[in-house]
Amino acid sequence: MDKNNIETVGDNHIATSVDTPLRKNAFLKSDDEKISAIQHHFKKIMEELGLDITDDSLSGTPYRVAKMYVKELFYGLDPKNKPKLSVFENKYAYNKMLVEQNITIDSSCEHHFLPITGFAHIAYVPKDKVIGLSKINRLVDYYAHRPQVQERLSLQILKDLQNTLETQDVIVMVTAKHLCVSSRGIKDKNSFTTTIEYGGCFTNEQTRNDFLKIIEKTTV
Ligand SMILES: Nc1nc2c(ncn2[C@@H]2O[C@H](COP(=O)(O)OP(=O)(O)OP(=O)(O)O)[C@@H](O)[C@H]2O)c(=O)[nH]1
Ligand SMILES: [Zn+2]
Repeated sequence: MDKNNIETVGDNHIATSVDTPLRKNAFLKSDDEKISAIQHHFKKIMEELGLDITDDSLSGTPYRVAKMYVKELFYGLDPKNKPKLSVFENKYAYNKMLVEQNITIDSSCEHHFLPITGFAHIAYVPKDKVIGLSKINRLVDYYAHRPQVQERLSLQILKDLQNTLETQDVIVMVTAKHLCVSSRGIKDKNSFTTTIEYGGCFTNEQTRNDFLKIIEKTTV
């Protein structure tokens, strides 16, 4: 691919759909088969960099990295790893805002494969269904563990919660630092990125402001 094509791909990321771009055959191989293939390729990368792979500190790295990619950093690519989201009938008829804040974000930037770290703050107004609190954190963790851009991460969490909770009244705010901005390239250590996606009642400015006021309080 020449430089122009790379730049076209780079510029396109803002317009990508809510779905992570996946190959049709993405899940034909088992995890172990993927680990074995990635191990082989990563060994080649290390050798191209000039590293002596027979050194006892380096010899296990290709397998370690391959396992980390498939089982840890990118486990959220595979739908079989999606957490079961227990939803309950809203028996208490709670119909105000429920806020789950300071949810840890550990993700990876899909342009550089470097960490994105920060927090998600999520609120919804229940209709007929309520969700187990921890399931919101688990859902964030699942979508974060893919190569991501922050915009898509926010949208994937929003859309899933709207479907699961059968309401549009959901807001997702993500505040995160991108190592590709802080530790390479421009190397800006201080900047961070905020994305907000919402629907339903959160299109109302006052409702959105109520949410923002609550999340200003960062401790309990
Ligand atoms: N919109 C968006 N951009 C991101 C995200 N993560 C990384 N990027 C940006 O993706 C862009 C990729 O641009 P390129 O010019 O192709 O890559 P690059 O040459 O490494 O760019 P520099 O980081 O400016 O050195 C960079 O500006 C990154 O900061 C994200 O979550 N959302
Ligand atoms: Zn990046």
